[in-house]
Amino acid sequence: SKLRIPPGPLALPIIGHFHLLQPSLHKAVQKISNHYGPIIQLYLGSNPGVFVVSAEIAKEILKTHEICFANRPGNTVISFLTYGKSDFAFAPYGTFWKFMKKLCMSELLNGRMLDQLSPIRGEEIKRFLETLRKKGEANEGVNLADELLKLTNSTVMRMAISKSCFDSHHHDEADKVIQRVKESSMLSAKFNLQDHFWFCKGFDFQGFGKRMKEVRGKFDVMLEGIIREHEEDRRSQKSTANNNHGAKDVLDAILRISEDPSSEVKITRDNIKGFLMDMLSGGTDTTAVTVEWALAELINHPTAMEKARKEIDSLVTSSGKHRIVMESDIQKLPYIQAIVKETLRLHPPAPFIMRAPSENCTIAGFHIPARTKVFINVWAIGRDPKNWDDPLEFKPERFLLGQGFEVRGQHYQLLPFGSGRRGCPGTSLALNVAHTCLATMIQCFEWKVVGDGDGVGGGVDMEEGPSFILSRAKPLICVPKPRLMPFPSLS
Ligand code: HEM
Repeated sequence: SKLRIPPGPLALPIIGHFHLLQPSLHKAVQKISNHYGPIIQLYLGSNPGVFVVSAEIAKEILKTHEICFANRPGNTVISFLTYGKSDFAFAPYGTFWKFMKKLCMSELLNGRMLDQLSPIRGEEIKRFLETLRKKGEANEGVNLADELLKLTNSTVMRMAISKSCFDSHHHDEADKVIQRVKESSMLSAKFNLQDHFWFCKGFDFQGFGKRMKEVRGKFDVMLEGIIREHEEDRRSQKSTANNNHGAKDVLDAILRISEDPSSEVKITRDNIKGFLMDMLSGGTDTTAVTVEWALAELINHPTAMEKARKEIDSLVTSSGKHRIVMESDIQKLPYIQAIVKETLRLHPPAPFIMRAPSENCTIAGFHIPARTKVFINVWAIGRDPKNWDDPLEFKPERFLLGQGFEVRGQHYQLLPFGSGRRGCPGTSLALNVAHTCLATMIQCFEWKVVGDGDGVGGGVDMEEGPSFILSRAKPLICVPKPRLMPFPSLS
């Protein structure tokens, strides 16, 4: 009773603070913390959760107490869908997780693998631009949420399992992947009584058990099929290369390791399926919504759009050719990089970093018991006036002048990809795709919003949707008017 617990408003019996946390958790937590301070405790039904809204306290958790906070809390649905946390993203911090992390950094998502698979990303972007061009020439609106998701899905699928949404042989399968990923992320984000009220434990009042089994069952059949195909390919030596340095895709690389009797950790079938699920669900809509928010901001800030276009045009024409901007150009496009950072500051696709301490600890002078769910509100930290001048303004220039923050977890004011050993292993892939995709969209098209925008002053409405990943409330629908004449051949 002498231990200090983080402050918070009075909790109601049974529901705790649920009534204060609607409709948007990250906004509600920011509002409550304005009153109670940067670390607060709120009851999600019967269970306490600790919410952090300060860069300093985020640093204390993610750096000073990094090992203690190296676990991630889950829920009933996540545990079931990840084969009992057999995946990588929810695996407990231990031998398997460390092995997979090493594998990601040295093989699966490292610079060499990204370079090797860069032609795939180039092809997918060209295909995406071609779709936009056709729509633009027919003066038709494009639903960018859908098209960007197809692009990122296809890119990750081709890198992970060599299948594409647009490939006629795999079209059905790719559609199924998109569908399965949508179903599982919707189910994970749903409010499950069993997770929040002790007296509901063991009772499936909402029918989640049945839906979980259906979703995982369908995912399982699909992943089994893909893995078996790859295994057969490997056996019949069809695979382009079966050695350390030439796996045809991420699944091929991971199968090789799982078949290696000298491997220090035995990778099971469930581990492989879990990892594929992590890639397909963690690496697709996050990147797609980043590009959609960035374009929406640029449409509302025409001066920034013009500046970005000039930067790209002068780089491309300096090479003496009329060509589409490429991944290898991004290093020389600081303003494009600043736009993506500013977008991730204001619209982080994952508004919370979720961790749980493995033992009792003290954070900011408050006692946090082992296994408490701790939520770092990245969205609120990115808008905190203590960290940022004009925090609600979209100003990419802030990253060119003085405030030169990076997004890879070394600056706690800006944590879109988390930080430390549990930070996002897909950061480089996500940034490659987001930068290149956005730059080509700016370079190749003028953007006309369908219905002239319905936000304040006729601009694009910037309201957020209610989902797990911070997407837009309404998809961005625009007519892309080709601006490069003649439009470069994309065949
Ligand atoms: C804009 C795009 C993306 C954003 C904003 C994002 C954000 C995040 C965040 C905030 C975390 C938690 C970090 C932490 O706890 O410190 C995370 C973890 C993770 N992300 Fe990403 N991510 C993106 C793209 C990707 C991609 C492209 C992949 C792979 C294809 C990926 C795979 C993962 C995995 C496997 C984890 C779990 C890592 C672990 O638990 O050790 N993400 N991501």
